[in-house]
Amino acid sequence: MDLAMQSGFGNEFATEALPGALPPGRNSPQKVPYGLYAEQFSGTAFTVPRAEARRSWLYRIRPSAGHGAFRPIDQGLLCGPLAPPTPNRLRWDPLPIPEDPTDFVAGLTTIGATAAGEALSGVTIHLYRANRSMERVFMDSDGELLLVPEQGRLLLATECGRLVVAPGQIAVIPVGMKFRVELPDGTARGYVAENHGAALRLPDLGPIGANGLANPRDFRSPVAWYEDRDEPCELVQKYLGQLWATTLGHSPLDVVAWHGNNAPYVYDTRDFMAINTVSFDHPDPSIFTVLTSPGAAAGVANMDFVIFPPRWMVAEATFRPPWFHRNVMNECMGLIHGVYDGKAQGFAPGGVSLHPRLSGHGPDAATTERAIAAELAPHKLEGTLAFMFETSQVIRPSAFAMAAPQLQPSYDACWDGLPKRFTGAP
Ligand SMILES: O=C(O)Cc1cc(O)ccc1O
Ligand SMILES: [Fe+2]
Repeated sequence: MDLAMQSGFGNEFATEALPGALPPGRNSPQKVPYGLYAEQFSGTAFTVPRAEARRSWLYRIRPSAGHGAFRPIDQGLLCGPLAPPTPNRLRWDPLPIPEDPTDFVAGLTTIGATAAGEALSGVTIHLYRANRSMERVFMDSDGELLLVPEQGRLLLATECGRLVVAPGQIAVIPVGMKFRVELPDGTARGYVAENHGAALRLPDLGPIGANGLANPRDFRSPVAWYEDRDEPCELVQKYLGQLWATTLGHSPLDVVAWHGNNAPYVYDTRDFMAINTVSFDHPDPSIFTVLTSPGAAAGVANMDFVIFPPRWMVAEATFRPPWFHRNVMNECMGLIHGVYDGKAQGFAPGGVSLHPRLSGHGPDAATTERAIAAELAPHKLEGTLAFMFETSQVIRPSAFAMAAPQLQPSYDACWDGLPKRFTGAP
């Protein structure tokens, strides 16, 4: 599916599906072309510093205000109770795609969160697994959504237009944007980071310079697209951890033109310019940051999205896998395909691991043995893509995740069998 797109991260885009639908010169003219309504859609408070500000002006067939009361609806495995915090390292096998008819919203399964749903801080981590396209429309008033597909493409029909996101790519949907998820491949599975903090943005590059890592021009946002459907449409809203729904008499995906910088986008991780050592030692994984949601303290992210893409490993006289470490941040990892270079066994595509703050972790025993014995020729890691959501706040697993049969009972054992190597001699 080749959809027209606009390129650039955080641009002030301007796009119209009908010629002349964008009002020239002002945001809210007395009469909008084509009899449309103007609506401002904010992603930040009106008064934040200009560099932080996100808002778009939507020119739509009907204003969003026209709807009846929302009523609570069943929310399946979304934002159920959290289990007590645990200092343990945890890992799950992939959860199956359900057999019962399940759309994207119905299949959302919360794995963990930094706070209960109504607290609206930090990050909530979900898996999605679906086998039918949505007929309803969803909006998440609780957070920006970072979608990381593992199986199957998603066609995201949003208020700003349509995007396709495939495994190996990611998509970000602004907080509160209405969208419908269709499944061009019939089924889909993947990961979601629901970011309750500051909107994701590109990290500063510091001494790397003006280019590298994820380059702004490789982010793509949709062009305006709309549907003019006067028929009942259920609008589902996630609000403080609860699902609510109301029935509209029309499709809310009726934005004929829009301008602004509060828009969804996709990014292909193959466009990531990975930087790594060309001498020795293994750099901190922050070198692979694609997007970051800054926290209150400088350099301490509410959430980072980090990838481990295919790359050359050339470090000399170096233990090449991720070193053993105890990180003050919290790490949630997933795998899109292939084998992660830190784990020879047990970390499957679609699986999840949680390494809480200061928990000792690193390569499993098999990977460690192999790395110590390896001949250090240049070696290309290929056919693999892992990622990490790294958060400053502790991720509490959900009660569902702690009870799921996919929770590996003996994850700790992957570090068993590391022999005592100490001999007392240098
Ligand atoms: O724990 C992990 O596997 C993720 C990770 C990878 C890496 O290369 C360095 C540090 C780190 O936390
Ligand atoms: Fe780690």
